Amino acid sequence: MTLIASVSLRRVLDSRGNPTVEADVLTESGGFGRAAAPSGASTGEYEAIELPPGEAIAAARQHAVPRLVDSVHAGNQRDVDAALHGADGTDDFSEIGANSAVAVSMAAAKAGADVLGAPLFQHLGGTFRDADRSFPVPLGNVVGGGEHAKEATHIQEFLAAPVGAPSVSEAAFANAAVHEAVGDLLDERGVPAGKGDEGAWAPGIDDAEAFELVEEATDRVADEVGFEVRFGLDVAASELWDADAGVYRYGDRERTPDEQIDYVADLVDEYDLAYVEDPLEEDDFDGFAELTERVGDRTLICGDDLFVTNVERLERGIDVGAGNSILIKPNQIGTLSDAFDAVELAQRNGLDAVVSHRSGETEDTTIAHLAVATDVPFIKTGAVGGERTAKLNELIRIAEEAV
Ligand SMILES: C=C(OP(=O)(O)O)C(=O)O
Ligand SMILES: [Mg+2]
Repeated sequence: MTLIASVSLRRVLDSRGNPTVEADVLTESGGFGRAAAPSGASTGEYEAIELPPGEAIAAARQHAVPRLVDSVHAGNQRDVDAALHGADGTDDFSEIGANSAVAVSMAAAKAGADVLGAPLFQHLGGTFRDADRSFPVPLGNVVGGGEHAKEATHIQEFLAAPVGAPSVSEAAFANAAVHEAVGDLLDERGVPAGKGDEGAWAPGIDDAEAFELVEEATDRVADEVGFEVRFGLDVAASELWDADAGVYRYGDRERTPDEQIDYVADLVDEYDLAYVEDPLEEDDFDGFAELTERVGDRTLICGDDLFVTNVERLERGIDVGAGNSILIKPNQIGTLSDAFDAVELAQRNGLDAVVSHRSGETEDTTIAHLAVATDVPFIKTGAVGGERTAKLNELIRIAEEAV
């Protein structure tokens, strides 16, 4: 019933106004799935290759579509993703593009779910998934800079983390309230601020002031809602790293790798950070291990550019104790099967997986279902902005069984 009858691909707009790949998968029984690839700005060096969308679409039409149509069942995700790998023939999707691959992979999953009449999270995660009992806590970007907003903070993301929220809905609204509170505090101080690529405020303030603001905003909202609201960071340290000089550059301020570890460890304790992503550059497995040894008992040290959702890099990290958490971005690796493998390897080894959006997004909601299907503790998907709230609203619907 889920035999793939057609796959079509097109260029659509992402949230930055750039073109991205959208795929439609139709099965012989009329099951339908549509999905679009997101796109990063602070991309890791070891990510699967995103091709210009026109090229990716042409290559997928030539190599992947003929292998899928009338041959592969959308309901068998491993077969779909094996066909995509077979059509590509490289180990980084540089032939058909990880953007085409991930769009087809996700669209096929949705078509498979459609035929079964099951919500996508249940098709992917099994019938015992219950989003009401354990839901992923959304991490909401409330202040940001780095590659997502020039002339703002050096640290890329300050993320509200409503860890005590009793429901995903209350968590999502708490993040929106923190975002609003930060806006009010900036206003009171007469600091003008536009928004970065993920909807976070992007004021021209230094990182120290951003810590102070976000702490005040999360405390204020925690008092209002009556549950614990902490915060976390995506340092995106590879973007600050000057490999020639061997230092992290925060504007005029430099930090050696040892100073960077001390700095982040102090931040964890001073602000009781719930989560720290990419505190060190993407090749520093040993630095990640040292920081994890120091503060990993009280916060998540998460590898994004370090692991790029790749099981080989994750295995290397597990061997040396680099991080206690992995960020999962399906387009970093190209298929849902590969993303699942990374989650499962992490969970088998006691690491937490955190599912994530990209800075360039669409209204696609697959990651909300992926987060519930894999039972992860956190999903990083912004606080405000239509392409961000699309995922949050889908999580609210999933919790209510209204998808
Ligand atoms: C979401 C992120 O940004 P981008 O999509 O630009 O890599 C990130 O670095 O975690
Ligand atoms: Mg990151």
